[in-house]
Amino acid sequence: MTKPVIQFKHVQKQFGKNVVIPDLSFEINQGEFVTILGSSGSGKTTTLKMVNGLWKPNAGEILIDGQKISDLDLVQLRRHMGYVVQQIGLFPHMTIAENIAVVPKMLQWEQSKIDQRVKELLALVQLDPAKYANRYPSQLSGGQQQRVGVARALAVNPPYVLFDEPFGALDALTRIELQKEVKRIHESLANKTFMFVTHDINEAFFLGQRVMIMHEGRIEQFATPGEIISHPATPFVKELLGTVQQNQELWRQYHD
Ligand SMILES: Nc1ncnc2c1ncn2[C@@H]1O[C@H](COP(=O)(O)OP(=O)(O)OP(=O)(O)O)[C@@H](O)[C@H]1O
Repeated sequence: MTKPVIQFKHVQKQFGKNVVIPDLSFEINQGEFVTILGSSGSGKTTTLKMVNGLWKPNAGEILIDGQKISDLDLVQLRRHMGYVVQQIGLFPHMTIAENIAVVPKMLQWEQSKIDQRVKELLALVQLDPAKYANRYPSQLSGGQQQRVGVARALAVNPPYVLFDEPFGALDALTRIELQKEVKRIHESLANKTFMFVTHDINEAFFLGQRVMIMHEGRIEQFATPGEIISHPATPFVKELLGTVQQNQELWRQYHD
C-alpha cells in the first residue's frame, strides 16, 4: 500500500519579490527514496527546507503524514527528520560518540541506551565503534565524517531523512562508496522516507527510486529512472540526459 507522507499542494515560495517556486505540487510515499535533481538555483534546497519547516511557503499547503505543517510543532517535526548536509558541522571538541549522541542526550535517554545506539549506528555506517567512537572529528577523513553525519541524522530513528548535497565535496571514489552505503541503509531500514538533493545526474539516478527533476522552481518530470530515460517529458530533461551521452562519447573515444 502506498501512503503519501509528504505532500506539497500548490506551494509558492518567494524571497522578497523574487518568486523562486511559483506553484509546486507533488507527493512522496512512505518508505520511498526520492532524489531531487536540478541545476544550481532551481529550488532544490528551498524545497527541502520547506519539508522540515525551516522555510514557510508564501502560499499553498504542505502536509506531513496527513497533517498540515503549519499546525505542527516545528521542534517535534525536526526530531522526526534527520538532516544531512555537505558541511555536516560536527562539534570539534566532542568525540564521534558524543557527536552522534547530541539529540538522544537532549531527549534524556539513559546512558546505557545511548552507548548501545551509538555502537549500532557506527556499525550501520561501517565505522568500527572500537576504533572510531572516541576519536575527534579532525581525526577522521572527509568521507568518514560524512558517515558520522549520516549516523547522527539517524540517531533517534526518524521516519524521514533529508539529505542536501551531502557528498558534494568528496572525491569520486569516496562518493560512490557512500552512495552505496546510503542505498544499503535505506534498504535495510523499513519504511524510512529519504529525500536527497543533488545536482549530479548519476547520483540521482543511482539512488532515487523516483527522481524529481527541477528547473527554475518547477518540476520538469517526477518519475522512476527507467521512465525518465525511456520517456523524457520535456526538452530540459532531454538536454540533461544528453549530458550523460556526451560523457559516454568522450570516454568511448579513448576505447575505440
Ligand atoms: N535566504 C534566501 N534569500 C533570498 N534568496 C534565496 C534564499 N535562499 C535561496 N534563495 C534563492 O532561491 C533560489 C533557489 O535557491 P536554492 O538554494 O533552493 O537552489 P538549489 O537548487 O538548491 O541550488 P544549488 O544547487 O546551487 O544549491 C535561488 O535563486 C536563490 O538565490
